[in-house]
Amino acid sequence: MSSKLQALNDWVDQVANHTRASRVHWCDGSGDENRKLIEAMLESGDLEQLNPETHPDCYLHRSDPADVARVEHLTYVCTEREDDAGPNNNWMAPAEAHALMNGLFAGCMEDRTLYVVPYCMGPIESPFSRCGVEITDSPYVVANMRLMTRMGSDALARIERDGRFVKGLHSTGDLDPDRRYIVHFPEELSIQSFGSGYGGNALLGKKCHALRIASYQARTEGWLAEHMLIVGIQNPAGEIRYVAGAFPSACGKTNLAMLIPPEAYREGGWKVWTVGDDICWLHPGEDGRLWAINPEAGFFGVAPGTSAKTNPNALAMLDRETIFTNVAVTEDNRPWWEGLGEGKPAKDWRGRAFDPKHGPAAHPNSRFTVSIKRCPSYSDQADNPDGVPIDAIVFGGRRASLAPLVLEAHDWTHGVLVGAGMASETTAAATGQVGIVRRDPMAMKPFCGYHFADYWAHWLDVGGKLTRPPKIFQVNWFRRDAGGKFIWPGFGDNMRVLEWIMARCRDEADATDTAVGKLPDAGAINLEGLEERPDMEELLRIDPAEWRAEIEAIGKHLESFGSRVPSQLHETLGRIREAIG
Ligand SMILES: Nc1nc2c(ncn2[C@@H]2O[C@H](COP(=O)(O)OP(=O)(O)OP(=O)(O)O)[C@@H](O)[C@H]2O)c(=O)[nH]1
Ligand SMILES: O=C([O-])CC(=O)C(=O)O
Ligand SMILES: [Mn+2]
Repeated sequence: MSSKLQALNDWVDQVANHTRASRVHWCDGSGDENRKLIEAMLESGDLEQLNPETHPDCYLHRSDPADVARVEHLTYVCTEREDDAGPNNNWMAPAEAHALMNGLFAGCMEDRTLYVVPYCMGPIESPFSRCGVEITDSPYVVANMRLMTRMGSDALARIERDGRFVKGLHSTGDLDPDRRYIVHFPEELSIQSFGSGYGGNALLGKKCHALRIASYQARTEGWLAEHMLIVGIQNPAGEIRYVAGAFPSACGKTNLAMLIPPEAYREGGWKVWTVGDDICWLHPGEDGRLWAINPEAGFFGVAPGTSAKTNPNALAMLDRETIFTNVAVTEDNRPWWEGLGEGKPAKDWRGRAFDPKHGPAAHPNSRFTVSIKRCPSYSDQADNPDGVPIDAIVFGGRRASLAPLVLEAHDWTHGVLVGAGMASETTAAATGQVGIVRRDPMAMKPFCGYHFADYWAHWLDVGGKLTRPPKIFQVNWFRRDAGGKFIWPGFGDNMRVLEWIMARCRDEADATDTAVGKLPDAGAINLEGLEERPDMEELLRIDPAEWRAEIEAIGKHLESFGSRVPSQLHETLGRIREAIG
């Protein structure tokens, strides 16, 4: 054992003693190891085999019915000073949090195997990648981490080279919601999660490391860790330009990342390449541009609504080597969810005979876990250690009214204000009420590991280092008509909006300047091939009265973050307030 791994080894020993784990298994990430884990989970009932003829190597996991989404009210950022966590986070003093978690973890792995999961967030050879080790007692977490990250021997070798890693400790505990905590110690680069086996609560490489801890590190190191998809748009001339997009949970990142352009575009030579669907690490490059890597290696995607019509790329991946969580199954044991568009559910997500009286067959936050390499639109740049250069940043959310289909920020500072003021209707991705409009700055409300005001200041700083900053846009696929129907067709047709965005980035499209940003004329979005013309005037309408109220609301929202909010944001908002009259 090299001295650099000694620290890791000591930590594993100490945790194994404290949790009284009955066995310790160091994961190498191999196919053989995975097969053994799967077999054991089939035996224990943690997994069920799906139809091997239609879905080879696909499994269903049913989580505890009270453990189906991230728990934001039980998620803490534990900095020495409360102010550093900011009003956007729950805070606990580190000493108190350690005492609480030590109590919960004591003896919790008796009769369980402790898995040591070394992982690398980002391409193994990238200078921008960061490693971590998750200790967990959940084989389901191990199998998911293997798909979601570069997990195993290669990551361990890099940890040995780097000599540093984020320490993540996880136990499903007894799943008692009263003994459930997800706590982060950004100053110690460590995470402790107890009492949940679900998604962002338990796969510690994802939201806990790649967003909360990484955003904190990124601030001191001069980069950004964001809740963004990364997509490459290839035009008929064969040039590929990259877009990064922040949308709150269950608001369309995975779908935009895998978009298939409408037929007229495909025939014209447009193509879309997937680099990432959830998390993006952005670094200012020597060329004055912003460069992006996807720290993840797989998708943990929302199942409901995924169909051959809405997201054929996703559907094409999901018939092998996929773990499904909380979906329904058909009579012949194929996975099923609302919006799939074919087949019928026989058993619901809890394994009961399907009865519409019990609600939807698949849980609204049911998910699939699959390697990004299975994606038909997988970009060969996704593994590039340098990342890809970003031309446009897109902020989006669910807004039934107010927000137009697309709007371009006047400049970087205005773009940061657009991001800081973002709001969206809540979804099933977190426990709590669904459909309430809440402010979700940069789609990072649940994920920023420090004070939002400092985060906005950092965004302004990073912009100041760029000589060729991306243009910043706001989009809204979710505007509704008086009858409550979405006006914009969405999904593949979002390409029409991306085309305008790309043209703006090349100075090849006009825009009308308004107080709130630059807008396309109703005729500027290409609608060729659409069966029905959407009401473009309504989609692009700026209602001054509604916007006046919005600006007041954004002003109050900024004020709630106190004196640390950069004055440029207040000034920019003030100018918009004056211009709108
Ligand atoms: N109407 C409409 N619905 C969409 C569109 N894009 C995505 N959706 C639906 O929104 C839901 C969530 O979409 P995803 O793409 O999985 O969202 P996400 O942002 O990746 O979600 P997380 O994984 O939770 O971060 C799914 O049910 C989609 O079918 C769109 O353009 N229009
Ligand atoms: O973290 C999770 O559980 C799923 C996810 O991507 C999100 O909620 O944004
Ligand atoms: Mn997400």
